[in-house]
Parts: sequence; C-alpha cells; structure tokens
Amino acid sequence: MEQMRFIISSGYFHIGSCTSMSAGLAASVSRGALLDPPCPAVFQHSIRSRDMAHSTAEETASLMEYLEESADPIWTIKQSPISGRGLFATQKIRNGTLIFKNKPLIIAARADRAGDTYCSVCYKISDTCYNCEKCFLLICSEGCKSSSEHNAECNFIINNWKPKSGCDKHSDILKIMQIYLRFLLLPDKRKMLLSILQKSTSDSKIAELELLCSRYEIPDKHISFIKLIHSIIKINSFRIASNPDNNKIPLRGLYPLSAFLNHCCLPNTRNVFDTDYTMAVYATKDIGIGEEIVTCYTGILWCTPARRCQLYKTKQFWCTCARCKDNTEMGTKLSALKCFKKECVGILLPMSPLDPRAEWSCDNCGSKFLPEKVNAIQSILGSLVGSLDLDDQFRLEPAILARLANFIPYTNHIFIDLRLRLVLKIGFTQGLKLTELSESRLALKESLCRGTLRTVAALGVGDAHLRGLLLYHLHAALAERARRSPDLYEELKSEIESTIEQAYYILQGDISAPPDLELRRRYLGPGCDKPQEERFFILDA
Ligand SMILES: C[S@@+](CC[C@H](N)C(=O)[O-])C[C@H]1O[C@@H](n2cnc3c(N)ncnc32)[C@H](O)[C@@H]1O
Repeated sequence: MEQMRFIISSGYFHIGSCTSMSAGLAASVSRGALLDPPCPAVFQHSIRSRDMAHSTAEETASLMEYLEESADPIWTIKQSPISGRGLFATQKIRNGTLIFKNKPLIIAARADRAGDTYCSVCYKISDTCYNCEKCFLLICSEGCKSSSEHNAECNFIINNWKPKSGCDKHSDILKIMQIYLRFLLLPDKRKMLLSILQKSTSDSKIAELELLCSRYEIPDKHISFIKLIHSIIKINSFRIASNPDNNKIPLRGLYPLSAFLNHCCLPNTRNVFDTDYTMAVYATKDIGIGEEIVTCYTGILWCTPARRCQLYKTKQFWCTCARCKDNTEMGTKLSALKCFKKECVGILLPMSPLDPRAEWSCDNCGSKFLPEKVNAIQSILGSLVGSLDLDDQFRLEPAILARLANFIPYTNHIFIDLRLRLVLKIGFTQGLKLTELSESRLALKESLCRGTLRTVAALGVGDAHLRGLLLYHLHAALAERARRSPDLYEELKSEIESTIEQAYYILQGDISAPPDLELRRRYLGPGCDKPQEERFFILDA
C-alpha cells in the first residue's frame, strides 16, 4: 500500500500533515500503503470488516482462478484476531520460502506522482512526451501510441467522457484518473474480484472525481464505479518497488491476494516485485502452522508515533501490535528523546505508547512532558535533517550533528534515517564512487551499515528487504577495502562472501535490486574458485 509518513513540513511525525519520505526512510518502507487525505480528528475504526464466509463461492473461485494456484497453497484466508480476514499458514513455513505470488489486477502511477510528465503506456518519465490528439493522454512514442493498451483507453475516453465546453484537455486530470479508467476497462470476470476486497467506509470527497466531472460529462454509472474503486484502492493498493535507474514513474498496484495481508509493525514477510510487476511474498522468518502471515504497511524504521499515525490516516486503524505496545520498541528506542531538563542524562519515552495523548517520562529524573512538546521537537529536528543536502554529505557540519545530539540520542529514528541516507549515498554517488572514497569515508560507510543492521536485528524483523540492502552495502564497503589492501583479503574474505550471499538471497528477483548483485555474488560470494585478483576484477570494471 502506498504510504507516506505523517510529518510536519519535510520533517517528522505530527498528526494532521503529510509529506513525502526521505530517501533513507523510503528505503525502509515495506513497499505498501496509500497516499491519502488527512485524517479526521476523531479516533475511530471506520472500516467494515468482511468475513470470507460472506464472499460468495463464485467470488472465492474467481480469486483462486486468478491466482492460478497449485492445488495445495500453504496459506488460507480466514477470520483474523487482528482485523477482518487475514492470511494464515496452513503448514510450517521456513524463512525464505515463497508463500505466494500474485499478478496485479491493475497498475498505475502512484497518486502523488500522477501529475508528473510520463508516458501513460510505458511509464517512462520524459519531457518529450506529447498528448495523443484524440484522447489527450500523454505518450512518449508512436509505438506506445499504437499499443493495444493505449487504444483501449483512448477509445474509452473519446466514446464515454465528453469534454465540457472550455475544458482544458491538457490538464493532468486524465492522468490522475487513469487508474480508474483501467478498472472500468477490466473484463467482468476480473471486476468480480473487487467484491471480495475490503472497502473503506470513509465517505470523504474524491477531489479528482470532482475535477473530472467539472471538465467532462461523466455517466452516473462511471461515477458510482469510481467511488467504489476509490474505497478499494485506498485500503488495498500496494506501492510497487521501482528501479531508480530505469527512469520510470513509481507505480502502485492492486493485488487480489496480497490485499488480504493484515499489517504488523513486526512483519514476517517481505515483498518482491518482478519486472512484470508480479508481487511475490516471502517469509522473512519461520512461520508456525496457523500463524498469521503479515506485512508492514509503513517504514520498518519509523518510530511508533509515526507508524501509528500514518496507519490511522491512511488505513483508519490504530495498530496495537507488540512493538507499538513496547515503549522501547524492542529495545531500539527509535522514538526516544533526550530529557528536556538541563543536566539530566536520561531519555524520554512514552508512558503509554498506545495513547497518543499520554505523557512522556524521563527514565532518569522521572520528569513528565506533554506529547505535544515531544512531537513539536521531533518535527523540527526531523525537518532540519530532512532538508540537509546529502549530496554534500561530508560538509554536514559537525555543529548540526552536535546540536541534534543535544536533543536526541543516536538511537532516535531521525539519526537512523540520516545513517541510512548516508549508507545509500556513500560509494554510490557520482564523484563519490566506492573506488574514489577516502579511507575514512569507506570506514564510515562500513560502520553506518553495521549500526543500522544492529537496529534491524534488534527489531526482530528477520530477513526484511532493508536487511538485504544493508548487507549489500556492507559487502560493497568490505570488498572495496580488500581490493585496496590485498593483504586484508584473507581476514575479510568470509564476511565479504557471507554478506553478498545473504544480500543475494534476500534481494534476488526484485526490480529494485542493485544491478551488480548477481555478478558480485558470482565472483565474490562463497564457492568462487577464481584466484583473488580475478575475483576483484568485477570491482575494477
Ligand atoms: C489490506 S486490508 C487487510 C485485509 C482485511 N483485514 C480484510 O478483511 O480484507 C487492510 C485493512 O485491514 C485492517 N487491518 C489490517 N491490519 C490491521 C491491524 N494491524 N490492526 C487493525 N486493523 C487492521 C484495516 O481495516 C485495514 O484498512
């Protein structure tokens, strides 16, 4: 499900406002969740939960037919103690096992990117895209224009949606509505699948529909169908991983089986997206027979107030999982602030993390502070860090970091975010490639990877996607060190091999996996019998 953090300006969590994620936190997102309108001020569960038993046999059969599942799936859908229906293991599932795959029913640009200039067929971002002269959707080439996908959408628009006089046909509205257009074009057999999915009962206005209706004559039956789709994608669509190198607009998709995955802040699965946008769900730890199979709709490294508020805003529920209940977040102290009392060396943690109105108290002097004050400080600091330009990361004045450290301990998610952003940048930015790094920068990359891996391990989220990414970066730093100093090779060899092997095992097959993952594993992973110099040719290349 698409998502964003509930954050003030570019910063962090505050109930009531949202912005896009920083690169670091984005990397920690378990690809899911929705970009949605601000939450109402009331705390209430407003989602209708449906039991699978309420689905007709025909609907259930259409899901099984869609999945092309083998006779004996290792999951079943049933009533969940978490909420509504969920997916459950029908047998013991070992870490790393593929639990299921499903193709998207529909894909389209993420709501927050639908206004960008990209081809409505191949999703390539390009300023040279032009409007189809018949329907005015954007396309990048004659090939895309003559594709069957474009023809179907173009014909639908010109035959059904008549522009009102004075309508600006070049506006973004058709791009924004493309996701609905695609649902409208689904064959009836596929539309049937929609009836088994949970719908949001929130009846907030659909701004894009109002805009569409102000520009085009839209038949009533399309308006009601669009409203239904809106209530479904809000709850059920997933953020699809993207490859930053392929210059395509980030996408979201509706996956009929993944839509039954409930959320837990300590998930036992990771999502892997293939180049054809098939979503595969793998176990990230052993799952017992009868245990619920869960995913995380937010970033794994977000702190509890941020995750809970985001879930409330986008999915209309307050999470009450074990991590949310534990004010130390499994000992990671991701939410902790330094005590506001001068000279006190304690840290502030929420007294009752499930209650956003509860006070925070110091573990040293016992002072109590209102959550508003804590949130305001986290927001300001988050904004500050979010606005730092990491292209120039080594000029991150120590003064800024020192000032930050006056308010937040190094365990705080703001520091973790910064670490993650640096890990992803150092060695992988133009002018700062691995081979160009100074010894100290290489050492910094290695220590940032190790520190963040420790946080991920403490959370107990197993072989999450983020762990794979961090292992890949740790491997890259270690391998670069060994390339520079061949004498160190024997000492580093086993870790160089094990990190790339584990990273490969976690990231393989994912559209966002680093392009040299496979090559590194072949030459620098275990079992390569080539001499040392040859193994490192891959790094010289
Ligand atoms: C993608 S659906 C998950 C399947 C859903 N339970 C069903 O019966 O179809 C997402 C919705 O499930 C519910 N949900 C998922 N995880 C939850 C959790 N941890 N606590 C409360 N509700 C949850 C929320 O209503 C959420 O909007």
